[in-house]
Amino acid sequence: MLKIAVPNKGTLSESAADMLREAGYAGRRDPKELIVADPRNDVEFFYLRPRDIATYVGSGALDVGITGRDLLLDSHSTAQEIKELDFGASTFRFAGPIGAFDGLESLKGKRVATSYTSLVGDYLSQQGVDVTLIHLDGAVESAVRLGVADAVADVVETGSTLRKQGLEIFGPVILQSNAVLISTRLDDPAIGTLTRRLQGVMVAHQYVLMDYDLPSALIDQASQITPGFESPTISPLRGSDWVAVRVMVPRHDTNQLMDALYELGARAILVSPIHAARI
Ligand SMILES: Nc1ncnc2c1ncn2[C@@H]1O[C@H](COP(=O)(O)OP(=O)(O)OP(=O)(O)O)[C@@H](O)[C@H]1O
Ligand SMILES: O=P(O)(O)OC[C@H]1O[C@H](OP(=O)(O)OP(=O)(O)O)[C@H](O)[C@@H]1O
Ligand SMILES: [Mg+2]
Repeated sequence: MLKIAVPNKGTLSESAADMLREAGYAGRRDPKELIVADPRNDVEFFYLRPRDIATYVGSGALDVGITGRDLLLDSHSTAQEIKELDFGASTFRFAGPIGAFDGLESLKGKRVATSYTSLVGDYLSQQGVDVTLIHLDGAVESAVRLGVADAVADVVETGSTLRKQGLEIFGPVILQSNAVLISTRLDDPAIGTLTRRLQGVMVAHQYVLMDYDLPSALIDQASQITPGFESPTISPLRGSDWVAVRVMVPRHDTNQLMDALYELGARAILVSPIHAARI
């Protein structure tokens, strides 16, 4: 039975649970549950703090897990990223009082507060910048105002937490993070099945099915507008020189594509969601 680590709390937990449910797995009924068995899919879920997931997976106690790339790198775990997932996007940045810092060099000898001491320490030593790191558990943006640090390094999503504390971003992007699937057992077939299911959910999020009718003389032009994943499925329409086309298109482009197809001469253009996919 495949043992899967899932975030029990925090920013990643709800999206991870939604994604696994869409992929056909059992979830928690009570947010206090720590272990959920899913015998139908031959898996068992362990609800853990996202920061601890890389440690459990790296040690081999659990087979695979969902966590953040930043947390994986901070943990120094031997687990590896096997798939980027489509949630939990953030950047990891330095910030300081407005106008106080100008690039990495200006950090030399300063105190930098962070909850990700290894990640930030590794990055700064690669860049040859020596600082004093101050480890804090969270709310690190308050460390400057309270005089515990000169600058911070933290997760930034919208930037509103920084702004409220009178801080601004400076220096290069330390890391682009995302939720990721991690494991040490890269060729386990059961992990392959899980990965394909999650990939299928992401395809269902990103693509829709488009059907339209078209004079057959326009197939080549229409195929340039909607080339599809591999190529469009084209079926004859009985008793006419029109064809029916079925093709996957990126959800984000749906309306522009419908406009372009209509202008070309397509009619009866229909869009429907994809509930699941195995590509
Ligand atoms: N706005 C955000 N705030 C915090 N973490 C975020 C955000 N967006 C994405 N993440 C990602 O979520 C992970 C952090 O999750 P974690 O549960 O440790 O912290 P949290 O969501 O801030 O919860 P907590 O309240 O326990 O601090 C990291 O991988 C981080 O990159
Ligand atoms: O750029 P923003 O959209 O403002 O989001 C980023 C902030 O959100 C998180 O804080 P959280 O509320 O999780 O508190 P924490 O620092 O105690 O973890 C993160 O640590 C940043 O502080
Ligand atoms: Mg947090």
